Amino acid sequence: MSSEQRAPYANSAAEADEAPSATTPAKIRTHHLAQAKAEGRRFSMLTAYDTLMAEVFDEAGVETLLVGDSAANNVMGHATTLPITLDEMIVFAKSVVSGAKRALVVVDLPFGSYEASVEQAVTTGVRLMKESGVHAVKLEGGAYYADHVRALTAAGVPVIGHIGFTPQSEHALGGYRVQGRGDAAQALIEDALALEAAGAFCVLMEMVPAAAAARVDEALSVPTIGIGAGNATTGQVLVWQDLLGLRRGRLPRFVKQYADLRSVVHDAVTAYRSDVASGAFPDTEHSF
Ligand SMILES: Nc1nc(=O)c2c([nH]1)NC[C@@H]1CN(c3ccc(C(=O)N[C@@H](CCC(=O)O)C(=O)O)cc3)CN21
Ligand SMILES: CC(C)C(=O)C(=O)O
Ligand SMILES: [Mg+2]
Repeated sequence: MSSEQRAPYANSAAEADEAPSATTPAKIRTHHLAQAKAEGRRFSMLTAYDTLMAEVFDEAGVETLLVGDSAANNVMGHATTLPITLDEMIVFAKSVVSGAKRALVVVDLPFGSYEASVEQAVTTGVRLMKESGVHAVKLEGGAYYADHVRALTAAGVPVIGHIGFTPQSEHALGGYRVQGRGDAAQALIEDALALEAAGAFCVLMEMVPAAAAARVDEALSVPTIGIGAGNATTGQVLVWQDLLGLRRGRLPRFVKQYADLRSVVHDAVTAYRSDVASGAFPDTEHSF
């Protein structure tokens, strides 16, 4: 059966527009994401790095928030995700947890904080949960990290496995490239199955052909999340500054821009500066 015929996820129009209500869970937990897949419903994930944006996304009904190591690029101004540290991730994670009432909050294990050993991964995962209050972690890698995932899960740290294009391995992969084309689709499926067998409650795929992602979703019992992975994954994720048009420059093909925050902010700040220069602000209404 082809992925086109399968149409595994079919939220009704009414369901798709539904805001969180009394009938939806007060707190999204990992089993609610499993339930979404079982019932053929899609869910959303969005990155968040601070309290107020986390509040807005949570109020809009976004089911899961990702404290991505993409904070390295989108908050700290680094060229890649590689330099961000565990201590820095904890600051962002705490901020997001403070703003999220309902959403499941997931944090990325940053580059260098889990690869060396199973022990290092558990120490890092436990520290993130203890110090920031996140509900789950995500790590980049497939079958090679199955033992890490098994140990984290056993320690009470729910894990999302991230496969396909894994930005922390940009230099090993030879740049920002689609993964899992042609024969490589089989390896992608095997990585996903190994992560699931090790206890991952979800598998995220970045920049893989839609047909390959559909095969992975079909092969797995656990839900999947896609970014540049087509429409047959259980959930979708985007970086919020991409979704809302805050970031300058050419956007990856997988981004759909839903707002133009950069010009909204630019125009507002320009008006403020002009009012300060002219003396129009502050007026008596804004003075004591
Ligand atoms: N703002 C932002 N958005 C992201 O999606 C993101 C980050 N930052 N930082 C960490 C990683 C890096 N990611 C990226 C960034 C750029 C492309 C990109 O330019 N892709 C091109 C080339 C694809 C190809 O040639 O195969 C594209 O057109 O999609 C992909 C993934 C995803 N993550
Ligand atoms: C792009 C998403 C999946 C991510 O890992 C991040 O934002 O760090
Ligand atoms: Mg990441």
